Amino acid sequence: MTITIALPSKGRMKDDAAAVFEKAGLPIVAVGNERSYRGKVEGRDDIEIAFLSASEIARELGAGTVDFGVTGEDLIREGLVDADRQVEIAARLGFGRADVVVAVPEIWLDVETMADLGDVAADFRSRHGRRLQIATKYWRLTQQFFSSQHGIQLYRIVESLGATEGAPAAGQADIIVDITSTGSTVKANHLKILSDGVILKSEACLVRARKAEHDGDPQIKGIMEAVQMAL
Ligand SMILES: Nc1ncnc2c1ncn2[C@@H]1O[C@H](COP(=O)(O)OP(=O)(O)OP(=O)(O)O)[C@@H](O)[C@H]1O
Ligand SMILES: O=P(O)(O)OC[C@H]1O[C@H](OP(=O)(O)OP(=O)(O)O)[C@H](O)[C@@H]1O
Repeated sequence: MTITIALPSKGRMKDDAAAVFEKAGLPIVAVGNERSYRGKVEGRDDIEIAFLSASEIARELGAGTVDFGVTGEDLIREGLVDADRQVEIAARLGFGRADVVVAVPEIWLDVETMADLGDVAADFRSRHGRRLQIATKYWRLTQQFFSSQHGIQLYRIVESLGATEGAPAAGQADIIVDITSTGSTVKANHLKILSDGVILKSEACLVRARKAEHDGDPQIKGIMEAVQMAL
C-alpha cells in the first residue's frame, strides 16, 4: 500500500514538521523543484508526501484522501465534525503551540469568567437592542464552548478571517474567539482573556485518518512509532 502523508507547504509549521520527520529517520525531499507540491521520503517508495496548507490538511484527513497529516489540533477540531471518530491524534509534536481563547474588552471590569459573560449575554438584547456579537473564524469551537459547555445561547457569530482582535474596537463585534500564543496581540488591542476562557490548548500533531485498511498494517504502525520515538 502507498501511504500518503500531508505536510504543511507554507506557514509557521512547515520547517518544524520537516524536522520531525528527518529526526524520525524519514527525511523528506521535494519531487521536482523546491516549489513542487509533491515529495517523497528518501529511500521509501511506499510513501508519498503531499504539501498542503494547514487547514487543507485537516480537510483531507477528514475526507480520507491522505493517511497521515501534520497540522494544528485547532484546525482538526474546527474543521471536522466529531473529529475523534474520523481521525486519531497519533502524536503531539511540541511546536505550533497556541490557545483558542475567549477575550473581552479590558474595560468590562465585572466580566472575568464565562458565567459573568453569560449574564452579559442574557441582558444584552434588552440593554443594546441586539445580541452579543462574537468575532471569530472558529465557528464550531465557539458554538460548542458557548452553547454546549456553558449553556450560553444568546449570541451571534460574526465571521472574521483576519485581524480578529481588532473587531471590537472597530465596532464589528463585542468580543472575540481567536488563537493566541504570546498574548501580545490580545493585549495590544485592549482585550483580556477570561479566567476560564481557554477553549483549546492546541499544538501541531501527527494525525492519522481512521481507515479500515490501516488495521494491523506494519507500515502505518512503523511511521507512528518512528515519529513518536523522535520526540
Ligand atoms: N501565533 C499564532 N497565530 C496563529 N496560529 C498559530 C500561532 N501559533 C501557532 N499557530 C497554529 O498554526 C496553525 C496555522 O498555521 P499557519 O497560520 O502557518 O497556516 P496557514 O499556512 O496560514 O494555513 P491556512 O492557509 O490553511 O490557514 C494553526 O494550527 C494554529 O493553531
Ligand atoms: O498571541 P500572539 O503571539 O500575539 O499571537 C496571536 C496572533 O498571531 C496570529 O496572527 P498572525 O499575525 O500570525 O497572522 P495569521 O492570522 O495570518 O496567522 C493570530 O491570528 C493572532 O492574531
